[in-house]
Amino acid sequence: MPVKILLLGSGQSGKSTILKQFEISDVRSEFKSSIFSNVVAAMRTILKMMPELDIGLDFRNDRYREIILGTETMGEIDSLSRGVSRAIKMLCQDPGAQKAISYFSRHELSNSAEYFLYSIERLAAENYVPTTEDILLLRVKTTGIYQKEVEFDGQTLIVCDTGGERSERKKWVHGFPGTTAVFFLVALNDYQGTLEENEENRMDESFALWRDIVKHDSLKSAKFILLFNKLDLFVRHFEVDTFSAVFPDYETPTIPGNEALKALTYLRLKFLAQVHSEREVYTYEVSATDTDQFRCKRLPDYQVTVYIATNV
Ligand SMILES: Nc1nc2c(ncn2[C@@H]2O[C@H](COP(=O)(O)OP(=O)(O)OP(=O)(O)O)[C@@H](O)[C@H]2O)c(=O)[nH]1
Ligand SMILES: [Mg+2]
Repeated sequence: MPVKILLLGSGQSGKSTILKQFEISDVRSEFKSSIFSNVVAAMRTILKMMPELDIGLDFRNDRYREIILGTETMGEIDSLSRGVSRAIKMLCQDPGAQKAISYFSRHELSNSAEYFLYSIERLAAENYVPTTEDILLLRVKTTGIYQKEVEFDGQTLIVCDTGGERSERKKWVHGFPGTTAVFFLVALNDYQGTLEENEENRMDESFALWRDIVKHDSLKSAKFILLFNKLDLFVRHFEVDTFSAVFPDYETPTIPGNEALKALTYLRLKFLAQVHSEREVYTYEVSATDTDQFRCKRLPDYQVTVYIATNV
């Protein structure tokens, strides 16, 4: 029987990034057009958001805004024209746009937009080939269930990636049969944002989802691996006040230092408290985009080999 890993978790928690870690090889060029459409779409969203944030653009850059707003991003873009890449480059030098890019990356949780926008010259080069980092940072929303067979450490794994946006989750049950292990992903920086779908806090949503999934009857015989993802962002941008506001029962540490790690311990206990005593759950903190951080490790009593970040 092949080992089947089911990737579950809310939207943008990092499921597809984990899958990419398994499969990146000679398919780099296939990601190119998605990267192009991502970078143009990110700039369009930022330009449209600026008036709402009351941030202005230097009037000399108005013509570049027109170029970007006039560029279609539905579907894939095969190449970046010189006009579009120059417009993005110029806009990225505009102080107002820079402020909006920074805001967008922190609060809208599309954390990769900043990375791609400021890499525009490299992306626009004629001989551009996506790097591993580009591929891992690329955000493409998953729809349906995408199943991929990978050879890993002498084992055949079937990795099933699912869509985490609300409308996608009703399809998850179709992936349940035959699951050996569930990797449930929680984006650690979710406490800082609200859902695209409504105003609910993203971490609350993720927690409720975990509570339902971990006791789901159809996954009774599956092993559970709870992956707290986006550790890099969590540590870099940790805001203790926002965290305490989202979790009123969180006791703010009186001794300063290691705030993010203390909050992590709180989250781990909160999530594990939902698990019935007979179910064993492994938890790890990871940055799914960090290739160096991933180590191949065989978990005791598990028939699966997983990439796990071992250094927290
Ligand atoms: N900085 C950072 N970014 C991450 C990490 N994991 C994922 N991302 C980024 O977060 C975005 C969303 O990741 P995905 O893997 O597409 O999320 P998903 O769970 O598959 O999302 P859906 O398909 O909508 O359910 C991508 O731009 C990733 O590059 C991480 O550990 N650190
Ligand atoms: Mg996905």
